[in-house]
Amino acid sequence: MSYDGRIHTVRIGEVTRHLPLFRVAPNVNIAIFNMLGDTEVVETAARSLAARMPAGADVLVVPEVKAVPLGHALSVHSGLPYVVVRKIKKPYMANCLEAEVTTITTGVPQRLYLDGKDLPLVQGKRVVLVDDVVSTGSTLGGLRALMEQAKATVVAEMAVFTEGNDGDWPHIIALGHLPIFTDA
Ligand SMILES: O=P(O)(O)OC[C@H]1O[C@H](OP(=O)(O)OP(=O)(O)O)[C@H](O)[C@@H]1O
Ligand SMILES: Nc1ncnc2[nH]cnc12
Repeated sequence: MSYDGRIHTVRIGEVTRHLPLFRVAPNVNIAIFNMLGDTEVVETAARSLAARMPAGADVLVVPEVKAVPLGHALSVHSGLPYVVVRKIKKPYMANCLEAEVTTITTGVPQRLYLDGKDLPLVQGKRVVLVDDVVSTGSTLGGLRALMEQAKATVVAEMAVFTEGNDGDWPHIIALGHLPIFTDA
């Protein structure tokens, strides 16, 4: 992956950010949205998504790592607990549920792990899947596979941005859309 020299400007509520375009494959460039350390964006996005939270949800499920602060802030604003699905199985994690994903930014298969200690939080519950960006949908698919294994019901899927063809993700509760760019 390499910076291609261009930027794409987005607005999240009242906040403006200039996203750098990175080439992820020949003639495929994406505007990298990285909320880590950006309290203003995390808070604005979380407030807007909390306002659109479906009634009756029990728990939020978020993949590591860039979406973790959003999961935390959304938990505060919605009053719902949240579970972080990990991408590395640490020695302190046991009885994990697992699924494989290949995201547009990483391009190689990775595994998602739901720690056994978090299973009671989602088992038989009504869950909301939360991510920062939904692009190929691989991560979302992996989260859904974990929820199926956990016998949880996915009642909504939320993201700050969808990405790719506008209209590919009509059911996702999102605050905006990122195009995919061709080479300069
Ligand atoms: O729809 P997809 O193609 O699956 O892409 C979406 C995922 O890609 C990014 O994660 P990334 O792989 O960059 O991992 P990171 O957050 O750990 O950096 C992003 O945070 C989403 O979780
Ligand atoms: N535009 C983007 N920025 C950050 N992570 C992403 N994952 C998929 N698309 C992304």
